[in-house]
Amino acid sequence: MQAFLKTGKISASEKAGSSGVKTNKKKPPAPWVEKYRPKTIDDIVDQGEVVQVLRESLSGSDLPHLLFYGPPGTGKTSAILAAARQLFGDITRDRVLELNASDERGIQVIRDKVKSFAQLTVSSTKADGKPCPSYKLVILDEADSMTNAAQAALRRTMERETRTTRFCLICNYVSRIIPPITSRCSKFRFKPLARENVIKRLREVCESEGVDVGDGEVLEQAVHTCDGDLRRALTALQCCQRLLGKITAEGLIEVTGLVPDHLVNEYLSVMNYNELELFVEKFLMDAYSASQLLEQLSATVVSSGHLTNKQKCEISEKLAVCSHRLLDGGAEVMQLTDLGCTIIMANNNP
Ligand SMILES: Nc1ncnc2c1ncn2[C@@H]1O[C@H](COP(=O)(O)OP(=O)(O)OP(=O)(O)O)[C@@H](O)[C@H]1O
Repeated sequence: MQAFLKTGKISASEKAGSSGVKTNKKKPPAPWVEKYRPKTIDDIVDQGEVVQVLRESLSGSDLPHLLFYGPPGTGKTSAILAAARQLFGDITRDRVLELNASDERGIQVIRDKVKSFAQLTVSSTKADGKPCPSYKLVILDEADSMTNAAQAALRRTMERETRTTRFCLICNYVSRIIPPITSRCSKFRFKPLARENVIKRLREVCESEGVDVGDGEVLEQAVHTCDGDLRRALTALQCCQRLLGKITAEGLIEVTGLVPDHLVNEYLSVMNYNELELFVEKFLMDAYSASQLLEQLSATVVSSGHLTNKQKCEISEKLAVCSHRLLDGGAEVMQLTDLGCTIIMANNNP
């Protein structure tokens, strides 16, 4: 470490341990999101429609080009990876090309890598003689970050190689995919997972890990923090367990950076400028995030039973402006104060 601080490089002896003797380092635990990634399509929670189509293609029907879209952590990547494993078994590596946003996916990659993979001819049996589909599968994760030119090149490759290759495009925002591609794919919208299904899955994972999560309050908190995103919930639980040694509702709030509900409500009920100033000062001193407060506030305002429609409109309008300014680098104190003034006026003039 000392040498690293001096030279910025890790020396060979440090890599092997300072005495040159092999160190017996414990492997870090696998992330739960990977360890519990569905192995088969039947392990996919919710998303009945797409599971049905994938099940049919496993039992022999042709697989269309697919476009999976929807919010993060709802099973899009897991579904196609599980289906690929079931379709191709131990030759999955040869039959599947998976590219995500961290790979270069400009027009050249589509022309070279995707096209040459698509043009490989393959047989319809596996090494053990068992039948398998005679096509290959190209998975393009985060397809909405591809340029329009790359998408246009992809469209031509899809057309030309459709006999030998199926494409599965995965994205969060379907509106960023060009129409000639969307019209060539069967589109499936992945919905945020139902609350009870998230709880059930989280409980299964915690039981397999031998982690106690008590009667339900903790898992309720995990669901509250994840908004239908199972990846986020699993990551939060594992972080909490590793950092704090146990999983508690307060621990989850801590590791996810959420603002406690009582602070959101306190901000929403400020009645005068002095209260507001004190709140903002303490809030920022305690190192909470202003953007996080605004995000949670938005949900609270929309679902509030005691604000009038007029109050909701006024607060929401200013909330949108302040969120945008924060994204543009506006000072947190200014934005929280500005929005707080609108809240004061709305609270005093219902
Ligand atoms: N429907 C689901 N059924 C079972 N597990 C799920 C489901 N959705 C998410 N998960 C869990 O969350 C992890 C992340 O899921 P996955 O990568 O499939 O999400 P995604 O929808 O592709 O997200 P992104 O849009 O961010 O790529 C998985 O490893 C799995 O543990």
